Amino acid sequence: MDPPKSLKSVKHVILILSGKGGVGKSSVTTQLALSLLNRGFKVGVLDIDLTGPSIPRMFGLEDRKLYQSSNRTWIPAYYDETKQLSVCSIGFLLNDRGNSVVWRGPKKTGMIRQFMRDMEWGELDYLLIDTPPGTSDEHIAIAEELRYCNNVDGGVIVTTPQLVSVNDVKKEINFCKKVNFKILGIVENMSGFVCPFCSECTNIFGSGGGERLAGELGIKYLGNVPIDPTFTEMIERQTETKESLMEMYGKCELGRIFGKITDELTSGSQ
Ligand SMILES: Nc1ncnc2c1ncn2[C@@H]1O[C@H](COP(=O)(O)OP(=O)(O)OP(=O)(O)O)[C@@H](O)[C@H]1O
Ligand code: SF4
Repeated sequence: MDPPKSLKSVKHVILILSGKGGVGKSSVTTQLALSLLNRGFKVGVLDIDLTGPSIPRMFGLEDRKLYQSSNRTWIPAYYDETKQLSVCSIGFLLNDRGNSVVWRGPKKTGMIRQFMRDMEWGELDYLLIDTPPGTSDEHIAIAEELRYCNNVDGGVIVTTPQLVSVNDVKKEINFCKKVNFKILGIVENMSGFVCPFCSECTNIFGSGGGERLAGELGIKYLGNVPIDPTFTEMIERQTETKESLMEMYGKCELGRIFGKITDELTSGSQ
């Protein structure tokens, strides 16, 4: 089987995975994309979380639709006219955004196959794939599609400091091993709360679970991201301000923290 034609001009494919829902996988995908854009890379984001696609909201693209070209390929949604960021999400195909997709296995697999084979990504430095939590039909389908691709860097695993989440991560790591995805590292999200008044960081859920696990399993620890309400504020404000999300993000503390994670992740892959 040949690798999908749509990925021919993509230099690096990175999957974002988490053992559990709600740990901030889509936020990490978004922040990784913003950090890469701020470093001058051309980025694509593919959201295959068919049950709760949140990427359109993250980039303020909720009113966008996907269009098919005359040769029946899909055109992604571009963030702006510079086309530095292109986005594809199942969310663009849903009429009622409050509803998640309740498709069964074969239909989900078919949709993912179409996204992988028929998207016109064009030339990209990085394609980030935001996957659903756990290991599902979607993961198996994407692993199947990427099996013969030599541009897949591997997976980034997102966790939170609580032990329960760390245990879930182990399942994700086993899945990666099974399908031959290299594990690029672990990011610990929601690691402490940054006070909006004095910027003091308090570890309300404890800390260090991700780092300990990475050490135990011999996996790279990419870093921790605190709970910072400015992220959600930026997401909500982006459609009302003149500044783009990238500009706002480049100036904030989270941007600096995530910049280090991005450098850690991309070092050696350029
Ligand atoms: N570090 C952070 N600081 C502040 N808010 C955050 C942070 N990480 C995540 N959030 C918020 O938490 C919520 C859940 O995050 P997100 O949607 O990224 O999780 P997810 O793991 O992708 O969820 P799902 O399992 O539904 O796909 C979002 O509203 C997001 O804005
Ligand atoms: S961290 Fe400092 S400023 Fe923030 S709520 Fe606590 S005491 Fe107040």
